[in-house]
Amino acid sequence: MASSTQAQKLVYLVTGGCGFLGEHVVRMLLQREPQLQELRIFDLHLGPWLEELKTGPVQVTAIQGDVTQAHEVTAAVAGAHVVIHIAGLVDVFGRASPKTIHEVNVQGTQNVIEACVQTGTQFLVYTSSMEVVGPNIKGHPFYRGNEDTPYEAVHKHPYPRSKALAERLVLEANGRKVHGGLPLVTCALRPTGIYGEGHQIMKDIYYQGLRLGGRLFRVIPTSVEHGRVYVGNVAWMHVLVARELKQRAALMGGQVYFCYDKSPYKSYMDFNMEFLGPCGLRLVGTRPLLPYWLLVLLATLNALLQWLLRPLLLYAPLLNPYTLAMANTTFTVSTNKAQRHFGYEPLFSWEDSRTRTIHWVQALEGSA
Ligand SMILES: NC(=O)C1=CN([C@@H]2O[C@H](COP(=O)(O)OP(=O)(O)OC[C@H]3O[C@@H](n4cnc5c(N)ncnc54)[C@H](O)[C@@H]3O)[C@@H](O)[C@H]2O)C=CC1
Ligand SMILES: CC(C)CCC[C@@H](C)[C@H]1CC[C@H]2[C@@H]3[C@H](O)CC4=CC(=O)CC[C@]4(C)[C@H]3CC[C@]12C
Repeated sequence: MASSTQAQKLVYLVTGGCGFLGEHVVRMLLQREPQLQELRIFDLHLGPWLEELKTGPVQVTAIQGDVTQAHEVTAAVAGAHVVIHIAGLVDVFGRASPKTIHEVNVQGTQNVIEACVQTGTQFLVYTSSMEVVGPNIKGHPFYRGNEDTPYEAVHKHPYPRSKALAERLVLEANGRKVHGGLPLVTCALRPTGIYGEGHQIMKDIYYQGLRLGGRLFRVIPTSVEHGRVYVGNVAWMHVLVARELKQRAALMGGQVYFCYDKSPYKSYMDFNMEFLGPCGLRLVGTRPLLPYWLLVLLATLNALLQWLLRPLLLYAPLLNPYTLAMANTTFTVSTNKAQRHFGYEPLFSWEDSRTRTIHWVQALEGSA
């Protein structure tokens, strides 16, 4: 394997490159990484849009594969200079079993690390999540905190638990000798709630609003702040980290960075209304229309129904005890660590991010 610091033309591998964030990272790399020679996109489900990318100057290689299968991962990683590991099972609704979530998010990440070590790939960027920190189930607020803010992280839910375990594996692997004797350099990015073109939950909430006659109902107070970041800026941060990791290994290796931009601090629903409002939806109520105890009861009922119905069908509504705790607990970040360590500045202003997201919602099928 050629030393990546000397190589001018690099091979990148993006796992999960066909998902919501992955597609933005793939497109961003093609637009803004001049050192790119080959881009490998590894995903369980390959998107048809990949075809259009194959006509450009960079060699684009689509690999259908499963991160839980070590041999498939090793074959994809072999010869790559940089791996951006985004693939993951994002499930806070109880669609997948805790075992499957663990296999994909933890074992899959371990497979990626071992593949780097075995094949001599030196640089690994991992997409972690703010959820490795919180919110915790005790509802403690994390108010505009940074990477060093103390917080009691308690992981009971399979998704954040798996992300925290995987992140630890990645950080602990920093400095391991890869094939050829060079040290592995790793770091983890922790996005808050990502929004933007392609965001499935935003789409679901939009259609739900249309079904309810253009209305959504306030259930969470405006005072609760939920951290959000635009997908284009998260993608840009991945591109920069992957590039700078080679030049600043001593500083960045083994580090975690929250993903942030200038998106305003708002409650989950008030923030969504920044896009859904201009698309014709209205959020009814200046204060929550239901008392919190009733929401807790409904969320618990949903969890019970999910369990009872599981042998017959999958019942996975948005509201469950975990998502309620997420939406009802202040968790926002305020940091400049990425700026200090590798010169990150958001590529998209809040106005741009908002406009792009609104245009995407407006273009959805059946849009008002
Ligand atoms: N959506 C969000 O708000 C946030 C997401 N993240 C993290 O960002 C990453 C990407 O998330 P999204 O793009 O939102 O999710 P997504 O579900 O849209 O994308 C995940 C991709 O991984 C692929 N994948 C799943 N299992 C796989 C397997 N066994 N082998 C190979 N590929 C597999 C999927 O096919 C999909 O294309 C995840 O690791 C997630 O934990 C972190 C913070 C916030
Ligand atoms: C009806 C409820 C009261 C409101 C439901 C909203 C929830 C579906 C969402 C509230 C917070 C979201 C999560 C948060 O943005 C952080 C996340 C980070 C990740 O790594 C994955 C996605 C998510 C868990 C995100 C999922 C939807 C919410 C729980």
